[in-house]
Parts: sequence; structure tokens; C-alpha cells
Amino acid sequence: MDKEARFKQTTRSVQVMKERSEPIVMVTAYDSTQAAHAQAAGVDMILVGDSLGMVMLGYDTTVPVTIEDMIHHAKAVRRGAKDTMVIVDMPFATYHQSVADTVRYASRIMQESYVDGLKLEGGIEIVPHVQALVQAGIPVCGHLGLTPQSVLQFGGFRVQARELHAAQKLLNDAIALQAAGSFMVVLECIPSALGTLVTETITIPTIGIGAGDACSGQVLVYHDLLGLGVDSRRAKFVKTYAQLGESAIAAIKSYRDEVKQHEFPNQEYRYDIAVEAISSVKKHVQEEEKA
Ligand SMILES: Nc1nc(=O)c2c([nH]1)NC[C@@H]1CN(c3ccc(C(=O)N[C@@H](CCC(=O)O)C(=O)O)cc3)CN21
Ligand SMILES: CC(C)C(=O)C(=O)O
Repeated sequence: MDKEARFKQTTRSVQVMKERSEPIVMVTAYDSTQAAHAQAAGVDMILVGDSLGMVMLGYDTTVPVTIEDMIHHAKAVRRGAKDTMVIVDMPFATYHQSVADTVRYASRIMQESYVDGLKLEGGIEIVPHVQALVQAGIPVCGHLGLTPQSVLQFGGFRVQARELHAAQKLLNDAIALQAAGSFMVVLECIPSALGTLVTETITIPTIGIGAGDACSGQVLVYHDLLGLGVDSRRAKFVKTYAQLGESAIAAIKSYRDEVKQHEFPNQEYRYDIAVEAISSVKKHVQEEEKA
């Protein structure tokens, strides 16, 4: 996309997109190259997800991810996609102590990485925190359903809100987040009929990941949609649009083979020097050795 044609989404424009039933496209990114890919592809917004702990840092869950990790990656994404809306996850347990601590952590992320909003996992229990951030001028995106920071409590990455009470609670949480001033909410790994019901009940946009096709938008993890991961374990909601992991391994193998067989670097990849210059250097070295 050329620079002129690029429109940076805002909290207001995504609301209009929902009203017009225009799907909102979100993808995660964790560094400046990935962010530039997402922007060049014309996505509406980028999420610097704490999934970076799993896909970039090699952890089994998102629990070990720190505020420093999030800021480090968010800054890189901001540099790579200056004209795209960027939302950043608040990491594990940074919005569960005092409201004052939550505002302090959130302000650090906003001011140091200069992004467009923050995402927090949870419902009614975090409403005071959401309200305080909104009062501070920070756009807040909610996240309900499979909230990965609670994976240890869930006992694994499992589909959520399949029973009546849990489904009712999720709907109430969505309503509470909207009332608290959230501009959007991510719905992860829930029955699609519940995704539909939430999207029809609240007025703010819903972004689904494993929440059906009626959500106002969709999000996928960069590594998942590009097939970059090396482990084959993959959630049912992931559609893989390329096999870049396999391409990467094949390319590195070719490089390895060419170096081992003295095929790389050939003439094309070398720098020249005048013959006289190099022979003078050689002569100089020989004279030094004699002395
Ligand atoms: N690469 C990656 N993609 C993600 O979407 C993602 C992360 N990492 N890390 C943070 C969370 C964890 N997520 C996950 C991980 C696994 C499943 C999964 O395997 N779900 C099972 C559900 C099985 C059940 O409940 O019965 C599935 O088969 O879809 C779901 C979400 C989503 N997020
Ligand atoms: C999967 C998305 C919604 C997320 O929260 C993340 O990338 O951490």
C-alpha cells in the first residue's frame, strides 16, 4: 500500500466499521520486520500479544512475560508500522494489584512504546482497573474466554464458556467491560454462537480468535498464519496461509550444504582488490617475518 492511501484506524473508526459490518483485520507482530509485513499487507491493526513469550521467547505459557519484554517488543513494532494502530497486552499480574499500580504500568507501556492502546484479560473483576485506565486517556481492549494468563487455573488451553453459567458470565463480563469504557473486546476460543450473541448484545466491536465468523473482526498470531512454528501442535481455530517454517529450514539447509561444499561464496559474493596492492602487502609481511 502506498503512503497516501494508508488510513490509520482509531477507536472511533473501528466502531464505525462494526456499524457498517466491515470486518476488522488484526494480526500479531513482535518485531519491526513483522510489523512492516502486517502494515504492507494492509491490516487494520496490530497486536503485540504476550503470546510473544511462547512464539518469540520459547516459554510454554504467557505467564513469565514481563513488562520489560512487552515494552521492548512494542517499541520495535511501533518503529516498523508507524501508520498502523498498535495494541499491546498488559502482561501477567500487572493489573491485579492496586489500581494505582495498574495505571503506572500502563503509562509506562504507553509512553515508552508510544502505541495506540492496551489489552487486558478479564471481566467484571478488573472493571475498576479498566475505568482508571480509560480515565487516564488510555484506549482499553478487553479479552474474554480463553484468557491465556489464566491457563494454569484452566488446566490447559481449553475451549471456554460452553456451559450455561460460564456463557452467561462471559456475556455479563462483555457488558461490564463496555460499561467501563473499553473500546473493543477480544473473544478467544468460545462457541461461535456465543461469539455471535456477544457481538449482537454489545455495541463495541468484538475481535474473534476461535469465536466464529459473526465477530466484528478476527485476529491470528503471525507465526500461526504463516506456518512459522516448528511444533505441529496447533489450535483448531488456526488457519495456516503459508508454510514459512518449512521454507526457512529448506533455505538454511541449502546454505549449509553450499558452505560445506565450497560453493558459497562464489565470485558473485566477493570483493576485489588490485593485484599490485595485495602482492605489496604480502611482500611486506614476508619482510617483517625475516626481520
Ligand atoms: N502460537 C500461538 N497462537 C495462539 O493463538 C496463542 C498462543 N500462541 N499463545 C497464547 C495463546 C494460547 N492459545 C491457545 C493455545 C492452544 C489452544 C488449543 O490447542 N486449543 C484446543 C482446545 C481443546 C479443547 O478445549 O478441547 C483446540 O483443539 O483448539 C488454544 C489457544 C492462543 N494463544
Ligand atoms: C491470541 C491473541 C488474541 C493474544 O492475546 C496474544 O497474541 O497474546
